[in-house]
Amino acid sequence: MKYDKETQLNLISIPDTELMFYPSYFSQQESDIILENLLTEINWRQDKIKLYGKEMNIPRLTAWYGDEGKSYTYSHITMNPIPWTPVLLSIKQRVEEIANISFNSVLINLYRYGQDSMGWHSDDEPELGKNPIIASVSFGGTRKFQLRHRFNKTLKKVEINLTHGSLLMMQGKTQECWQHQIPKTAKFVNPRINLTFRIIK
Ligand SMILES: O=C(O)CCC(=O)C(=O)O
Ligand SMILES: [Fe+2]
Repeated sequence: MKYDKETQLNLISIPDTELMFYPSYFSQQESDIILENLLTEINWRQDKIKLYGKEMNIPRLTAWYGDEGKSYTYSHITMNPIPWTPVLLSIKQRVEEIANISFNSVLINLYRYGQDSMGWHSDDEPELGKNPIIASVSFGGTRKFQLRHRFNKTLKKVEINLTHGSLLMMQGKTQECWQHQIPKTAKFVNPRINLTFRIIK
């Protein structure tokens, strides 16, 4: 891993990915304020999935914000975006300074405790297009973000701790070639919010 002290950028060199990780992209103080705001101001919903004909709660709360008209189908759930809040817009702006592109939507996940999680998947929905640029921002308790290659089983699983105020940029072939997940943990962890800024075509 290459680390640039000035920008705090970690270039994570894993085959078939383009990952850039900034462990403290937002300061501690900024991050505390943002976390508090998002916990109370976001319109959290409990989505359900059908498993073998049975309705089950997914193990986290979610929300979808963005430009009008950018609806998105995610695990068979179609979401219409809620208009941006001022705090979401300010996070988006900060992230766009690095990404050099303009995002039009954000999926937000709230992991209330260690038993909340997200299973293996790639963000490869057709509306994201080929080789999407996704900016993943985290606030709250640190959780492990794991990656596994979809085709080359000789490559080991990779793990990144997504810390309070961190930014992980995923681009290139990351989604095409790798899956990622947030596993459950038996350890005590504070609530965590993750925002993935995306471009819906
Ligand atoms: O919570 C995270 O860090 C990952 C979220 C994620 O993979 C997604 O929203 O697609
Ligand atoms: Fe994802």
